[in-house]
Amino acid sequence: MFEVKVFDYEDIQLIPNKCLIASRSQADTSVTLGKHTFKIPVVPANMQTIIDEKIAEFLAENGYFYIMHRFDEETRLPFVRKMKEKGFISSISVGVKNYEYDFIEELARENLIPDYITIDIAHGHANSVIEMIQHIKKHLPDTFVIAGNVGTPDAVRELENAGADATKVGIGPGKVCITKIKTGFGTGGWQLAALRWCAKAATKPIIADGGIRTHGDIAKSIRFGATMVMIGSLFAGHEESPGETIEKDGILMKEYFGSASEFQKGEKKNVEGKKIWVTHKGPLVHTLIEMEQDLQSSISYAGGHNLSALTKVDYVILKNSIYNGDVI
Ligand SMILES: NC(=O)C1=CN([C@@H]2O[C@H](COP(=O)(O)OP(=O)(O)OC[C@H]3O[C@@H](n4cnc5c(N)ncnc54)[C@H](OP(=O)(O)O)[C@@H]3O)[C@@H](O)[C@H]2O)C=CC1
Ligand SMILES: Nc1nc2c(ncn2[C@@H]2O[C@H](COP(=O)(O)O)[C@@H](O)[C@H]2O)c(=O)[nH]1
Repeated sequence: MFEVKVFDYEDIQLIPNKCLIASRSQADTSVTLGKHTFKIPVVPANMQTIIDEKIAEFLAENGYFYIMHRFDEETRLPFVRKMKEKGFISSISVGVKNYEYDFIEELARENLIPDYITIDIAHGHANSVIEMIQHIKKHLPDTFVIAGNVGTPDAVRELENAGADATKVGIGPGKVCITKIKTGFGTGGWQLAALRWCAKAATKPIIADGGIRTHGDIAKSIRFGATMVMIGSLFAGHEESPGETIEKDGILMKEYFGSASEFQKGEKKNVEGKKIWVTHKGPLVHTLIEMEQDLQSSISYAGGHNLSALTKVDYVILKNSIYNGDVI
């Protein structure tokens, strides 16, 4: 049996240090990834009910990182062109199927060099991802490549060695994920411990992906080795969020579905995601501001001035609830 100390976000509390700032507004939450610096170490998930072109533009214009999803394949090239014309960063996703190789070459031919490309597949520790990293680096050497998703140090090392500039860690901890139930595999229930395990092997940034349920979990992710976190559920259900809105017992709800769900795929084949309805949350900007303020508080409790203070704080393990209660 494999032995690793397992815990998840709800099992950990960070321990405060003496405060060094006079106001939380002095705490700097910015993070640098590649050639760009962003307001907070958070990126909304590259999923169809979380981001669309309008949200991407809003995020880019206001200093937030974004990753456009890959599910409207034909719109990706014009999207990169539009973002470049507007002077915004361009950040898209690709898969690993044959036509994606042609797409990368087309971007290079058109001299449309995305600032960031994320290789977005479920089981990222695979030759298909390694070959795609190498293909992107050959044709678009200046593009920052994020590869994933993975859940082991071996996978992080292999993708980094293949040329990935960052790896994305998280197999199955997502709110609309059913991978652990359908396959028995993944980091669902011990995502924070898996992050720590992977971060020890990493020499480049890690993006922790999935399982973030509270703003405090962002600080915990940074403590355990993430440079940035990818979040779906906390960004679902906003006024601007793509997807259907319904009224249930007088309460407005919005849909949030998995990228490997029947709703995304249009068929019941290799389904590893589900759809849920989340309460309407109001404008996206309110959540972004609240996240920034909560992180500023976290930095103050860490006894520092910026995110680096979070990487050194002590912590306690409160309990050990491996199973996080997700159901199909
Ligand atoms: N982070 C997570 O925990 C998870 C995320 N997802 C999300 O769902 C979306 C769809 O993912 P994915 O199905 O990978 O994308 P695709 O449907 O684009 O599949 C990518 C390629 O990988 C193959 N493939 C997929 N899964 C496996 C596997 N377990 N073993 C071997 N080959 C595999 C597929 O072939 P074939 O279909 O023929 O097997 C296909 O050729 C993505 O956005 C992904 O991020 C999905 C599950 C888990
Ligand atoms: N196993 C699956 N994981 C999925 C699917 N669609 C997206 N995802 C992953 O979830 C996170 C978001 O997690 P959250 O806890 O913040 O809501 C996302 O970034 C993907 O990595 C899916 O269908 N199945």
